[in-house]
Amino acid sequence: MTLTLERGDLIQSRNYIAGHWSAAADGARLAISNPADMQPIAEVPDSGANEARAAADAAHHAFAGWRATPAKRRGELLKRWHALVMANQQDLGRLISLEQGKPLAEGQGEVGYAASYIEWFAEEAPRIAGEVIAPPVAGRRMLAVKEPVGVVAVVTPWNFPAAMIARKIAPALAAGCTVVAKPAEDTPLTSLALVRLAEEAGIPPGVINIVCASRGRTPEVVDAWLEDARVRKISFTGSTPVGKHLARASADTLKKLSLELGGNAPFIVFEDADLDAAVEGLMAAKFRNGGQTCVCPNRVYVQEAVFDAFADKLVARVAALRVGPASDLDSQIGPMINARAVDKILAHIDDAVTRGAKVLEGGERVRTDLGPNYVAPTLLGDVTSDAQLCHEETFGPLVPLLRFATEEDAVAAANATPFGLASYFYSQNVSRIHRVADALEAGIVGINEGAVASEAAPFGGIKESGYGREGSVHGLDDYQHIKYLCQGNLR
Ligand SMILES: NC(=O)C1=CN([C@@H]2O[C@H](COP(=O)(O)OP(=O)(O)OC[C@H]3O[C@@H](n4cnc5c(N)ncnc54)[C@H](OP(=O)(O)O)[C@@H]3O)[C@@H](O)[C@H]2O)C=CC1
Ligand SMILES: O=C(O)CCCC(=O)O
Repeated sequence: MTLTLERGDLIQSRNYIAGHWSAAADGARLAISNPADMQPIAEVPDSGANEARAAADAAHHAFAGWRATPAKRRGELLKRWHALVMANQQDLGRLISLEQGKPLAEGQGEVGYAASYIEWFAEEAPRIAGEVIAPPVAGRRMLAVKEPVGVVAVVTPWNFPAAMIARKIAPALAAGCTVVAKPAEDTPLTSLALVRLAEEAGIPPGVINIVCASRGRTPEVVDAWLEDARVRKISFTGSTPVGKHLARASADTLKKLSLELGGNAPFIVFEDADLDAAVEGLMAAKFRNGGQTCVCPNRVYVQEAVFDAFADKLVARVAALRVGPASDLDSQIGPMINARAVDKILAHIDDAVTRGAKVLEGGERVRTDLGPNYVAPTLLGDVTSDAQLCHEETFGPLVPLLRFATEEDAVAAANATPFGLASYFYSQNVSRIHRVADALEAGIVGINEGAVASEAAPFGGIKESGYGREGSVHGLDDYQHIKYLCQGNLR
């Protein structure tokens, strides 16, 4: 599939720094491939510390003006950006599918999802407000005001190339911060297209800067920002090891951090659940983006009495999933992002089977005629809790079923992980619903619901899934600090 869009200027092959589209100073280039067939579709700069520093300079210089721009005006510019993103939904959806591999309908859905964050924060900007505090002593006026933290470094993953960058840049800009951003090596094109539309919306030069880099040079770019005291915050989505590295490395300049890291979501089906609804919820939650989503169920616990009935219903649904390239309108599961991802999924299947799991559906690569990155949607029965997939995110179309006996057993198993991003359970017993929702150690709990994401909701984890919340009325907090003003001698 070749890279052609209605609007050719949405295919950008340069960094965007200080309002200019520029190559890497040393001319280095990075080829971007379509994961469906690994054919190159475009090139972007392979940048290093020089470009990172230039981006930080630009963001630093733009900060005073952007911060002083009335919040209402910042909101208006974000609204224009939102309108342009939606007006170009087809092109952006196609770009996402081409570089990331999700089916076209999902790619376009992601554009709407990304835009919903831009719109949400456009509307939050004019509502930024502080507090007037009742003074405990006479003759004082005490205020708490909100200020933008300053330059924010945004580092995003490949799995939602539009949504991840939008839900970090939009709140940063709404709060009055300026941004330096580095998209994932595999998916920079969507970010560049979004920034092209931000430029067209009238967001001033230097307010958003974007620097592309290969996996090999990414640390050089991000280290330059980590060492730069003018960069006051890092907003990161990605793996837990990289998140921990960023937390350690930003200690010297004590940057504020938002870390949205890996998950290992449990999905619990109790014997009092509506089994058909649970199957629907699991299909929606698990197979979004081919299972490459940090809130995807990673371990499915089913109570003994309904295990076989649930597994039978699921086999038919998993078997019916259509695997194919994003360009094929029939596809429901596209290619995985790269060979590393495929190897990890197959290794998790092999490991579980070696420990006694049964393959109920799938279990291997498919469509090798098309390319190397297709994995069959897979259902494993009787998985044991020592399997590798119970302890780390698979990030692929693999559903492992585990049996449990009691509610206590299910909750204990669900919480037996250092991660705590999303969790899900299905039950029709109101008392159990409250008990289990309280007991699950996760930032997000889906109760009789598999599709939990929304711009209106606080998204984020606990434990080693990170900290900070994206979206919702809390989404600006991470990009602001509170300044206390104390005026004395009032007469
Ligand atoms: N929470 C989530 O939403 C996500 C979780 N994951 C989990 O992480 C696993 C690995 O995925 P992967 O894409 O490799 O995730 P990474 O954490 O490696 O990548 C996420 C982002 O961090 C960048 N990065 C990588 N290494 C460094 C570094 N040393 N310093 C600064 N930035 C860095 C990447 O750049 P570059 O692409 O150039 O390497 C990318 O932009 C997945 O299988 C999944 O389990 C992955 C993606 C999203
Ligand atoms: O997987 C992720 O990186 C988080 C995005 C998913 C969502 O917003 O639901």
